[in-house]
Amino acid sequence: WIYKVNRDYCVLAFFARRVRTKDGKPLESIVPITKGRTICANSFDLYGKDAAQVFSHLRQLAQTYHESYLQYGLGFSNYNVTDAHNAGNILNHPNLITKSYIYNFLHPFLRTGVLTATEKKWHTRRSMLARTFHFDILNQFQEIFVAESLKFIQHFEGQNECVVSLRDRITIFTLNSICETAMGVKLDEMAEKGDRYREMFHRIDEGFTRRISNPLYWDDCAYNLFAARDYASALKVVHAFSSEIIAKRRVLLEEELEYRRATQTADDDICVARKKRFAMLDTLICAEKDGLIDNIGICEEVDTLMAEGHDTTSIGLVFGLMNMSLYAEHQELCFQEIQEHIEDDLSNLNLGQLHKLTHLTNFLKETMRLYPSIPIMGRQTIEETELDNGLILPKGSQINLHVFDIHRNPKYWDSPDEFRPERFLPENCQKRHTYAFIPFSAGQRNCIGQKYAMQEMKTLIVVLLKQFKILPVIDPKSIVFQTGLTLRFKDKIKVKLVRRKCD
Ligand code: HEM
Repeated sequence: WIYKVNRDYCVLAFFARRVRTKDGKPLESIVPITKGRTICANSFDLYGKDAAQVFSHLRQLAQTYHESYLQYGLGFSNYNVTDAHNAGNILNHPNLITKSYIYNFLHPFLRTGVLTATEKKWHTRRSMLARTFHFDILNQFQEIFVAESLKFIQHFEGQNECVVSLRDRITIFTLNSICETAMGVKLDEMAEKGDRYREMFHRIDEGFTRRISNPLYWDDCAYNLFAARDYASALKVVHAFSSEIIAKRRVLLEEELEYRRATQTADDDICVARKKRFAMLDTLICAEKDGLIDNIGICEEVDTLMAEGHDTTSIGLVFGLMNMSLYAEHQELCFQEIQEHIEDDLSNLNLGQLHKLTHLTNFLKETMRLYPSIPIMGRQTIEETELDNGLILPKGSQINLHVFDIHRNPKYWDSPDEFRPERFLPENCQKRHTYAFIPFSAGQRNCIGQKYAMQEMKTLIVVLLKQFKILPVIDPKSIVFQTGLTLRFKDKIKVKLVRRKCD
């Protein structure tokens, strides 16, 4: 049982199938293998660590090895990718579509929606949802983003300056936006339930991290027996919230279809011929009528879109506004550009105008480079898989793509910790590796909502900058990051807003 993996270290890795190399070269000539804390190899490396310690442990490994590295757990190998070349190879590999084992920990929350599903189910759901992110549909969402952004700044009405704790306020904005755009339901009269959803979402996230760091909970039986009950009430709240949204939309859609039936021509297909705003949830409800999805399937996708669609953009905006406060010269460039292309009356704001804001685009890209909302993604092999660096991963190998480390890898980024939006000017991108910047992932399973996300983040910033200057409150060096479903941080991130007309 004792297996020698390198000269100075032996592991007891039961049943772990070994990674091999294509031409029989020593494994360590391609990839370094990390030492584990116990004889169970790396299985217990994270045991007892809290979310912040898990985050810094992963960063330390990246800094120690300066390249992708291999670990062994009880029964599986774990390939950790911190370089763009291997990331590109994995994201585009036709056999690496299945998400890694840890995504199973999301099943009690999201079941197998498009984010966690695999094979045929993933394919069907992905194509069903992808068409709802069409340019025309996104353009119709613009007025909602503007209205929600105006609601966001209304909160500061009557104040010439104020200090804002960003995360809570912004998450209200992003949750309202996803519910109204994708689901076609305004949260106004459900605001309290929305607050409770956000609170419970956070709790589920804590449970996810607790499970990652304790291999005793990797098995469903042990987890269900000893830990699941701590999160049962949180799951009940989030599922009740999404079910209520679905029920509300069913009623609204029926009323709308009733109206259309009264006005349509004889052979129009009602679900296809709708010309007005097209909520994504409507697509799913219409697909249900065609027998392509059932109610559980709709719940899976609504839970997935709500989770993915509000938390990620919220993090992007928190760090975007923090960076606006820290880099006054870039804030000014963004403001000037906004004034040049976008009139103060925002009722006609459209995607074409947002597209002209190139400095703001680069600013947001640089923000997502340093603070990617999803700092780690995972895949697993469903059969023996050869990578183009010569590694042969056995079936069941886990692959972690450390986006956070790729985005700060000095191989691709000069002074990686410095904030420099000009890195994304076309002339500066040409020589950079395509997969050195992957905040929205890449390949077949890339982010379905990336255009939506950029549109939403830009709209809030446009509305905010037109009325306020943003000044710094915190020192970014004091931020303590935590591992979670998305990029987490311990303390509140605050900025100061100063109304422009008071200058
Ligand atoms: C700044 C905002 C966002 C970032 C950085 C982001 C990033 C990502 C990343 C990295 C993935 C791949 C995840 C993985 O492989 O584990 C992903 C997948 C996904 N994202 Fe986003 N996302 C954002 C916003 C959104 C929004 C607004 C929506 C929906 C409205 C959305 C919907 C999805 C869905 C459904 C998937 C799963 C796609 C699949 O597996 O086929 N995302 N996103």
